[in-house]
Amino acid sequence: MKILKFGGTSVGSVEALKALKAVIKTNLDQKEQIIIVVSAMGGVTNQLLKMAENAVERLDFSTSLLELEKRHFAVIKELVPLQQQNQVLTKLKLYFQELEDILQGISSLQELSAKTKDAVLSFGEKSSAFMISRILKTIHEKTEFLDASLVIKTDSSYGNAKVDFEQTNFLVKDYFEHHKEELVVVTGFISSDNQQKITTLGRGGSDYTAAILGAALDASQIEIWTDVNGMMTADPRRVKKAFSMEELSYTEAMELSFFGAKVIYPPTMIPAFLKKIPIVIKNTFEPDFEGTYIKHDLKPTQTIIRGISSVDHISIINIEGSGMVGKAGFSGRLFSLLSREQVNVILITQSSSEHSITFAVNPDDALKAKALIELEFELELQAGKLEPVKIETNLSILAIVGENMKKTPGISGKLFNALGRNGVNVVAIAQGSSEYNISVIIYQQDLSKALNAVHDAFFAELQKTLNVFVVGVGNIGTELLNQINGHQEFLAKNNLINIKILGLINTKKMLIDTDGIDLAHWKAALDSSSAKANLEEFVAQMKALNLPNCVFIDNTASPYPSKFYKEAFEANISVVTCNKIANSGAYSQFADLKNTAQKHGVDFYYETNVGAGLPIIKTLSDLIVSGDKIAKIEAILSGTISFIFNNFKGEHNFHDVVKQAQEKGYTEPDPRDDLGGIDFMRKMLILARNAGFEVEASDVNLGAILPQNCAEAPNVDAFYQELKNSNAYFEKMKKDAAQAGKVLRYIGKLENGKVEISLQSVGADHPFYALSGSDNIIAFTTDRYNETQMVVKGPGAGAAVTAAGVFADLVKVGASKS
Ligand SMILES: NC(=O)C1=CN([C@@H]2O[C@H](COP(=O)(O)OP(=O)(O)OC[C@H]3O[C@@H](n4cnc5c(N)ncnc54)[C@H](O)[C@@H]3O)[C@@H](O)[C@H]2O)C=CC1
Ligand SMILES: N[C@@H](CC=O)C(=O)O
Ligand code: NA
Repeated sequence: MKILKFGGTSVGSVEALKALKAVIKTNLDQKEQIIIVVSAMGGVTNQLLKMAENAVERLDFSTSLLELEKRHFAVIKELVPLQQQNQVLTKLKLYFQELEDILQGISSLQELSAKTKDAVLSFGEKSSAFMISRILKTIHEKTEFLDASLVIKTDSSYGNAKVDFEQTNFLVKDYFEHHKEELVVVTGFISSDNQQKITTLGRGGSDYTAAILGAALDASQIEIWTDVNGMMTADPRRVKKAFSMEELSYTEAMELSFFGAKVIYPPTMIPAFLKKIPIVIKNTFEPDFEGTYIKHDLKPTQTIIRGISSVDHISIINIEGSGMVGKAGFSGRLFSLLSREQVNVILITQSSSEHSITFAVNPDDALKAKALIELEFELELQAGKLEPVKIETNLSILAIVGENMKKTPGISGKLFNALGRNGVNVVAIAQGSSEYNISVIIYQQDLSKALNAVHDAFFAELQKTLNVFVVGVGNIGTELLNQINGHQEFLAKNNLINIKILGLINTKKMLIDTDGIDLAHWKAALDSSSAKANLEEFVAQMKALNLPNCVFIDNTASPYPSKFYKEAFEANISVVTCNKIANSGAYSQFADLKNTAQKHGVDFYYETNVGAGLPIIKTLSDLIVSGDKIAKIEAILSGTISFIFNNFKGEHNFHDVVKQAQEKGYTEPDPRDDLGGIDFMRKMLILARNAGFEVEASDVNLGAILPQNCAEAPNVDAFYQELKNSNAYFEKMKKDAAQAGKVLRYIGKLENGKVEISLQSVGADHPFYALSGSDNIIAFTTDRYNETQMVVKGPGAGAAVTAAGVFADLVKVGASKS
């Protein structure tokens, strides 16, 4: 036999009741006996309470009463067959008349006791259960209505009565012994005391009714039918990736619902728990969903935590002062005061110095709690032994929950890492000694970000989302977006990474879409965006969204975006850039950016600053972190110049080869940066700095390739013209080298912290002689690589290899940390 309990939303409308009916029909077909427990129609309990409160104030309650009646009658007219409608309407009319009499009484006496309140509230369940029993007659003729106050007996603590299990179990068994054939619809929430007065079962009352019946009757299962797919791993309104838990232990359900998860109220499930009756949370509106099982003997799980619960709004109260230190009774006095005055304390932390206690309460209770404390501890406050009581508002609680956490080290590290690297400030921390729950108090504005970051960190089998903002969609930027688009599926499947491009900007337009920009059509979307480019605004919006795992990518050659890197780090946003400007400006700027990123626990990746996609920065960094010392670096770091010298042969003239390099996407947006050596110099500076040397651009000895007229050309067109004009100069260069059996190479060297770049003719004996295409080559001489150098070689320019390097950097963001 099974108990099926339907909550307020599952009985709250015609649509809901149709769905309920379908569920019952399916169950009846399975032939196992079922008992149905129902709550009042959604919202009715609160409405009844309000009516009673109005009555005591002699305010109007009749309008509300009429509404209540209408709401039930509308359902009856829709779902009960015409011939039977009268009987149901009459019964409900009687209920509402009785209710009206009670409300009148409250109004005349201007008195509302807990006892009367329970009587008022009982009409919600009585009306809905009776009505539903008659609706179900259409699918099962023998359907009965049971007012649970006839079988569930309690003491007289109105509002939160204690069950007398001996009497109750007897009465329940007896009743159902005589109603084996019937489909019984039972009122949830209500019960009665020994004077036959109505009592109620407190918070989670209808769940409790189901558990009491289930335990008394040894049910095979208790099903809680609601309007969501069971218990979720986090609040689904805030975490899109939250998913339904298949199963969880009783303790976990308890911890999860202690905060937040309002799906059930497990303390009321104790009778069922003691008898090891599984509790299943099901969705009335999605009956095919398997349900979340709360039970003993769980399958082993892959994840350390079961879920994350949260409370959106809390306030904390902080008490500190010398008066508390070593005073054994202090917290006892404080918390019994609060409990006596019905202030619900959600969480407590105390510093080990005993100098302060912080506790969380509902914001509505904060002022009351403060006033109570001020009264109780008046003397201590006056004597200065306690500091003035402080309230902090606009806070939330986030708690990770799971039995597997017990005795597993590293969990809080993971939690705080996820919070820290996303810039979530933790105001207070509490861990129950049970180790099933670690709770943190954070600012409300960070809650969504924190929940998503923590969810990503713990549910590693889920995808991690990188929230990306891209500046610059030219040669490299366009290729990058195309590569991401083509590789999304692979990354999702193999690396569990989901790259979401939320913002794009070039010099003309910008586009921000929090749902993610469709990469198949990004260009059209950006071109048709109504927002004119405004990088400051773009960055401001990126920051305001306060997203976890957020990345700012700079694919421009402009100095402007680099002005925002620091701001991004300070907002816990990582930066990936192929733009060399930030790292090759003043050394102090380079150092400041690196420090700021480190301080905020975010990443700053710029592998493509040197040798495009070739692993050069990474290789250098690996050498340094493992304790090696760089003695010398010799390198060819201009793909453009390599290409030029490798193709400036035979009939080809210099001007045309440079044009070709530009067309192939090897050059900087302004090719004068390549031919003038500035691009090479930037790369050498970045290399030297990453090798640990404090070098400035003015320290670099930069040899020229170009004759003066070309070097001084005022713009790109003039530059190309000057290349033509200087044809003879370049032809001579070519001829001289060829005659000597040599090739031209533009070579950089870092030795003893000194950087020089020079144009050289090298012979076949030189290791850089045999270079082809746009290849770069970097030879590291170090303490460990001294007889033979470590060499990295390959194409060092071009959109495909550069974008791939940026892409790889992007995928690396956060990889080592969460
Ligand atoms: N071509 C290559 O092989 C390699 C290039 N790089 C670097 O890649 C970067 C980009 O190069 P390309 O794609 O060739 O340049 P590009 O000129 O084709 O594209 C630059 C993009 O940035 C946008 N942009 C420029 N200034 C902007 C601003 N202030 N605000 C917003 N958007 C702005 C432009 O509208 C354009 O979309 C450069 O820094 C370059 O040094 C790095 C390694 C290799
Ligand atoms: N223009 C650069 C591209 C890489 O930074 C080059 O030619 O090497
Ligand atoms: Na590189």
